[in-house]
Amino acid sequence: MTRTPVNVTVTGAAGQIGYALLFRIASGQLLGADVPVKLRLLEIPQAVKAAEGTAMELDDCAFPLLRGIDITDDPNVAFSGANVALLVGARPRTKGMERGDLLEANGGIFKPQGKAINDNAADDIKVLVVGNPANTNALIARAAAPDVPADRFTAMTRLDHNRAATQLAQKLGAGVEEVKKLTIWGNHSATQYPDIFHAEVAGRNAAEAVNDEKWLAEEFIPTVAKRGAAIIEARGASSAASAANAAIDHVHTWVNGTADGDWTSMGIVSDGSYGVPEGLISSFPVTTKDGKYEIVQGLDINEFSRTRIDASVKELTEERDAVRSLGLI
Ligand SMILES: NC(=O)c1ccc[n+]([C@@H]2O[C@H](COP(=O)([O-])OP(=O)(O)OC[C@H]3O[C@@H](n4cnc5c(N)ncnc54)[C@H](O)[C@@H]3O)[C@@H](O)[C@H]2O)c1
Ligand SMILES: O=C(O)C[C@H](O)C(=O)O
Repeated sequence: MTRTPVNVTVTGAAGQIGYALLFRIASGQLLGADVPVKLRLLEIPQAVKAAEGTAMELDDCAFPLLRGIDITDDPNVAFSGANVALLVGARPRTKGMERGDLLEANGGIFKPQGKAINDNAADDIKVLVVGNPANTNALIARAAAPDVPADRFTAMTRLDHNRAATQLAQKLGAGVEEVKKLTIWGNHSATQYPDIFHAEVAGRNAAEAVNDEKWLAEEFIPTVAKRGAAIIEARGASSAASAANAAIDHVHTWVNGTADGDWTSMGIVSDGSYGVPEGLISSFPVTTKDGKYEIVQGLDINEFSRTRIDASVKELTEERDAVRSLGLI
């Protein structure tokens, strides 16, 4: 194998998502079974030792595609020459913390990381923000990277997309692979809107196949939108393996393309489509090809969907205004 390795930077590498993610990247599941990778792990100083332990385990797997691991607490080093950056490390909300405090604390992480990406990453850098609040953290990082094309900054709603696919498949007694054209709109938060009106299950329109607006409004949407909280309640910790899996799916689809007749959901910088204000990082239906994505255009948005998309976009607008007033963008 003579291919030049792809530099993949992972922040928060010693955390629980990091632990579920790194082995899959190193085994070729992120980019492809023929793509060698070099890992750059960014952690805070107190967690560098733990990241070193994970690196020892990565070495012990003898992955043929893994061509090196660097560990650092310096964002400029971590993003030097990065082709793919997975921004996982974030400040969780702790007791007594107001929303503004959370946004400010994360601004202190994502602003310098955005600048470090701007100054050091490779020209083809692709960024996925996983750390919450993911859409607004991506907005902050993007604003700090004016030399990087805006479409390289994305936020993860693929976990929500995957959750919706399973809920829908289970309702209709179908396989998840038979579910196509689902959309997550808006924010990765409880206001997100999982939309089945354009989805297909085994070739049939999903909303028609379900034919149960009560289930849609009172079960499906809340189950998907509040799944993160339900997992925290059950596990005592937020989703990790499924989040890592979604990060793998997001980047793999971005790089390798969506299947014909299907699309995926990604948090991306809005171009104003579907009435989402330009510049907000909001989830849309997208197709991907040759490492680029495009918003699926021309979908009919009914009243039921419009109200819910608008509510999530309103929340994103409020988060944007809050980080703007904190001077973070
Ligand atoms: N978008 C999604 O679908 C989704 C899903 C699940 C979790 N998440 C979010 O992902 C984030 C990580 O979750 P986790 O379970 O791995 O958390 P975790 O607390 O186990 O790990 C976070 C890691 O980030 C590190 N970190 C903190 N600040 C950092 C910085 N400035 N630079 C580098 N590393 C830093 C911490 O030291 C820690 O090791 C959380 O914000 C969580 O809410 C998002
Ligand atoms: O970490 C969280 O708050 C939940 C997480 O974003 C999830 O959707 O599982």
